[in-house]
Parts: sequence; structure tokens; C-alpha cells
Amino acid sequence: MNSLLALAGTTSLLGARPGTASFEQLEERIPGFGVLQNFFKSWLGVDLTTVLTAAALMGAASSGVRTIQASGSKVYWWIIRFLTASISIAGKDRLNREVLNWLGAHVLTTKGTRVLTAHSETIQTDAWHHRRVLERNDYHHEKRVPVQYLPTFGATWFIHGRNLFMVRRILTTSSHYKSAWGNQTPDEYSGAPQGDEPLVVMCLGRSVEPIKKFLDSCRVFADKQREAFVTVRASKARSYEESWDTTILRPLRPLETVHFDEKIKAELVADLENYLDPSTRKFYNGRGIPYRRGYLFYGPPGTGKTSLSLALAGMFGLELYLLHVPSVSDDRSLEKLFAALPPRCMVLLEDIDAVGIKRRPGKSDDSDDEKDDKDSDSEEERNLPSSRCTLAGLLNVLDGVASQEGRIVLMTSNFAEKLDKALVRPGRVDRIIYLGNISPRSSELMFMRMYSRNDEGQAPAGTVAKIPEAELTQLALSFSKEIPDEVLTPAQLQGYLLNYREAPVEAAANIRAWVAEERRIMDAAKEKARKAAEKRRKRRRENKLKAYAKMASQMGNGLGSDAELEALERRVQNEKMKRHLQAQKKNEPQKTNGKTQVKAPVTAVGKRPLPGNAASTNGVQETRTTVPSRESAAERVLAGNAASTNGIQETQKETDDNGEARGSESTAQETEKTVGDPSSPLESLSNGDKITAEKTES
Ligand SMILES: Nc1ncnc2c1ncn2[C@@H]1O[C@H](COP(=O)(O)OP(=O)(O)OP(=O)(O)O)[C@@H](O)[C@H]1O
Repeated sequence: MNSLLALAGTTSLLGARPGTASFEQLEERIPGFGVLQNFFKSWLGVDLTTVLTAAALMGAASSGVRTIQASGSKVYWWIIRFLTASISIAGKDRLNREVLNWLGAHVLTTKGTRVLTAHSETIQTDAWHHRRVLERNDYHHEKRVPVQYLPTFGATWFIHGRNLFMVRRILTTSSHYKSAWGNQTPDEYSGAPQGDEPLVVMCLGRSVEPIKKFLDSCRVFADKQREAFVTVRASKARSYEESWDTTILRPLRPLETVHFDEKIKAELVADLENYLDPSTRKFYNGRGIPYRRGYLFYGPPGTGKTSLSLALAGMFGLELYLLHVPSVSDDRSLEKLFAALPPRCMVLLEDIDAVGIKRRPGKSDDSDDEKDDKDSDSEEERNLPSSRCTLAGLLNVLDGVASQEGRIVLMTSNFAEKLDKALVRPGRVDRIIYLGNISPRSSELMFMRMYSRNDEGQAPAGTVAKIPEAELTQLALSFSKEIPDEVLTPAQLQGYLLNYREAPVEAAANIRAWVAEERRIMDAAKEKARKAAEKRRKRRRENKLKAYAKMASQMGNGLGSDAELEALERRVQNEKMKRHLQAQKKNEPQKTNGKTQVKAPVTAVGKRPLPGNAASTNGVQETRTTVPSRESAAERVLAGNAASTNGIQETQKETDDNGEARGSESTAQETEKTVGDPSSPLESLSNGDKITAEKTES
């Protein structure tokens, strides 16, 4: 048809009559044209050439209109470009959301805009939602996610700072719904924004400065909305492109509500203040020291590690970036996440011992016995998700070349002694703080916090309001006297107090019985765990003996009795240790006057002037002085040594029996060296130095 029209347009067909040159030309180009012409003429009385000519003219007219439209549009955009300035914002950028929120609060409501879009799902993470819930204190309202109204596609006009602005929310393919009306339906009636639409902010004038100011106002407004909250941003789980995606707003938690040693708390705050002081950055930069700070909070579960992190983020007005390492797909993604951090923020790596990152191969110094102990102690470890990030990758983002400056890394751990030494070395972790079980003093403060007036002077509801403050103080004191030092976790005690939310008198009266019951339950649980561990150890031992028996029978030397197999096992253990030490000797051969000198382990962390070196009475002890209730690796090694010293003697006897001479003296030396070779960072913090020094002297 097009070719026909073209032909009709190019050849003047008005005079194309049979027998004329034009008609013959047409007949030649379109075989059968004459027949069609006759058919139309005789049956419909219509001249086909006239019809075609009219169609050609119409086509030409419409293409002319299109050309005019295109030129008009070009002129329009040229004028727009000439007269306006603009800034576009990507759909996923946080600023995008902040601009929309600003428009929602300042333009849509005042202008009475009639075409809007509504959200009710992801909104709960926004400050305005929390504010409304807090303000209304309306339980039923809170059950339903409130609706927020925002600009839809297209342009929103408004005046800001005496400048005329237009914000365009641009349609993306994902947000467009093709209606039955095709492209005729305006965007706002044929689709709904998905939240990832880019924005273009335009302003009449030839400078972008007014737009920058406007964007600043949007940010200030968003910050104000968030004032009473800590913004927690979490890494997006398992996606192709890792990003800091989810934003959760948590109400501010005052640091006073996290109870632990007041001295250590004050030192921690002072340390952070000092780090965040602008002069510190200059100091670091001037001396070529990477401007970074790392903290490790460790202790049993429920002692306030996460609460402390949130409280610190709130106190310093920093955003808390929550990194869930097991859900990061690989080291590159981890790097990307760290690279996307703002210059000043806190990154929280929770339960860093449990993220499934393996120690670097070949770096583990654990003996078999130690491994056995660890196995038996950490049943839950078997169920850990295994991260695809490597330790090297993690170390690199924390303190490598790729690592960003300015941020604060907080790590929490229940078993800090399991952490790789490299992870907690200075530069990655500059302060280690132990959060322990609750002390009587902290329990008194917790009691007061639960029942006294809040910051706004409002008393708690119900009967509590009628109790005078002096009486509450007395109750708190008598309550705290019943709390054994360092036995219960703060979380446990908080749970108890919540059961008596409006009855402080009863809480104080019943505490003794509750503590006794809790102790009984905890003792029973410990005993059960001990028995289970014992059983596992026994089973493993039996399995080992069976394996040795099999080995022995394969060797055909007639060994078979339990005593013989145990002797064989000891020999194998000793041999393993000997080889291990020989391998080590190769790495650090230092012989002076024939005496082996054992190199002191790297104790940078332990030697740092950490706060509160003395054991604390308030539930917090500094790492160096307190190792959590679990037996430390050094203790285990020491215990292992005692056993292996016996083992050596017995082995000596056994080997004599077997006619194999073996120097017990050298074995003893080797054993001592093992002691000075701590396998965990906390060993280097606590016992490593001392033990090594003593052994070296001997
Ligand atoms: N030291 C503390 N002071 C006040 N409240 C505490 C303290 N420790 C724990 N809590 C309370 O116990 C609960 C759990 O605390 P949190 O999650 O901070 O402990 P955690 O040490 O991080 O535990 P986990 O190791 O299991 O993650 C919170 O509700 C918190 O209010």
C-alpha cells in the first residue's frame, strides 16, 4: 500500500486514464491495476486513481503534521533548556524518596492536588509513619499500615524560595500498565508508580543553585522527621546487586538505658567523641594514619551488645548500617557495599563469630583435643549459614586498600575467643569491650528505669504513678540486693520486670523466689549441656579407638586391647604435635646459646591501653581481664599440656616397651612452645604473653 501511495504521490495520477502514459506506467508497476480500475468504476462508480490520490494527499498531510510536531517539540525543549535548569535523581536514590516526601508534605496538601498515588506497604519505615503512630497512640490504627499520598507520574508545579519549580516523576516500563485504550490513556490513569521512577527537578532560571537549595531543604526535612529515630539501613539479602536497601527507623535509645560499667561507658563515649572530632581527621590524615575506628562488643547473649550499638548510633546522630555477612554473595559484593557507605556512619557486623566465615586455611593452631572441645561446646555452630565471603575479603574491607575512611565499625560476638587474630588486630578493632551479666547496681538502675517518670515527666500508667519516687528508690535498692552479681543477663531481668510492668512492689517482693528458680533452671541446663558434651566426647573417642583398632589390625601387629589402643592414640597425638611444632620451628627459628627462645605472640590488641583494665564489678569487664565463662583456649591448651605431660611419661613407658626411644625433654619443650602459641586473639590478649614469657625463661 505504501509503495502504491508513493507511486500515486510521485506520479500525477489525476489524469491517469486508460490509454494515457501515466495509466500504462501504473499498469506496468501494478499488474492488474486496469482490471481493478474497471471493477471500481463499473460497480461502485468510483475512480480508483482519484481515491489513491486523495489517500496520498492525506498521508502527506499527516506526515507534515508529524514533522511540524517534531520540530515544535525540538523548539520547546530548546526553550526549556535555555530557560530552565534541571537535576535528575535516579529512582533508587534515597534523595528521590526525600523529595517525594517533601512534596507530599508541602505541596500536595496545600495545593489540593487531585491526582495522586497512594502507598501503604513500605511506608512503615518512614519517619512520618512512626510519628503518627506515636502521636496518635492508637493501637488499632497501628495495626493497619497507614496510607501515604505522593505525587504520581507527570509534573508537579510549585514555588519554593521565590523560584518556580517543576518535579516530573518519570514513567518506567515496570510501572506502566497497558490499558485497553492503548497509548491514548494518560500515564497517571494507566499505571501506578512502583517507587523506582526517576525524578527530574526543574527550575525556571539558568542556575542550578536554587535546585540544590531545594534538595537540601528536602534532606533537612527528612532529617527532622527522623530526629527521634535511628536510621538502620540493612544490606539487601541475596540479590544480584548488593545494596543498602531496607531502611528501618528505630526509636532513639538513650545510652543510659543500656546498663553496664559506667566508667567504661564514659570512656567509650569519650573515645567516639574524640574520633568524630573534625581535628582528629586532620590529625590522622596529616600522619598518614587511616581514619577508621573499630569496636568489638562481646559477651553472652542478651547482655546489650546490639542495644549499645543502637544507642551509640542515636547518640552521635549516625546512621547504622547493618551488614548481614552470610547474605552477601561474595567478596566483591562486600567491597561494593562498603564502597557505598557514606563518609560518616556506623557499620554493625552482628555475631561476627557466627557468620560462617572460615578461618584462613592453615592458620588454625588448634590441636585435636582443642578441636574436640570446641566441637562439643558449639553444637549450634553446625547449623550456621556458611558465608560465601572469605575472611580475607572481610579483612580487606575493614582495613585494606579498598576500605573507606571515616566510618566506625562495630562488631558483636558471643564468643570473641573464636575470632581470627587478624580480625581483631588494631586498625580493625581498636577497642574491645566485654558486656557481661548484670550487676546489682545495674539491676537497681534497670528497676528505676522501668518504673520512674520518663523524660517528659510522665509517670507510667496505673498504680505505679501513685508510688512516690523515694519509695521507688527504696524498692529498687531492696530489689538489687537480691540480684547475684554476674549471674543473670540483663535481658533475663528485663523480662522479669516486664511481667510486673505496673507492680514494682510485687516485683521487689517476688524477686528472691524468681532468682532461685532461674538459678535452678540455669544449673539444670548447664548440667544437661555438660552431660551432652561428655557423651559426644565419649562417642568421638570410641570412634577414634575403633579407627585405631582398624588401623592396627591392618598393620597386622596384633594390637587390640583398649590400653594398647589408647597408647597408640597418645603416640599419634604426640607425633602430630611434634610435626606441628617442627613446622612452626621452621617459621620462627630463634636459637640463642642452644636455648630455644619462643617468640612472643602478636599481642597488639592486648597491649593496647584499653579502658578499665581492672575487673569490673558492674557487669562489664575488659577483654584482657575477663574471658567469658567458656574455658579459654590457653586454659584448654594448658589442660591439654598437663594431660600430654602425663601422656609423655606414659608414652615414654610405652615407647620403651616398644623399644622406641623418645626424648621426653624435647617433647616437653615442644609442649611449652604450644602454650605460647595462642590460637585465639584473646589468648594473645590475656594469657599468651605471660605464659610464653614464663615458658621461655624455663
Ligand atoms: N546491658 C543492658 N542494659 C539494658 N537492657 C539490656 C541490656 N542488655 C540487654 N538488654 C535488653 O535485653 C534485650 C536484648 O538485648 P540485646 O539484643 O542488645 O542483647 P545482645 O547482647 O545483642 O544479644 P545477642 O548476643 O543475642 O544478639 C533488649 O531488649 C535489651 O533492652
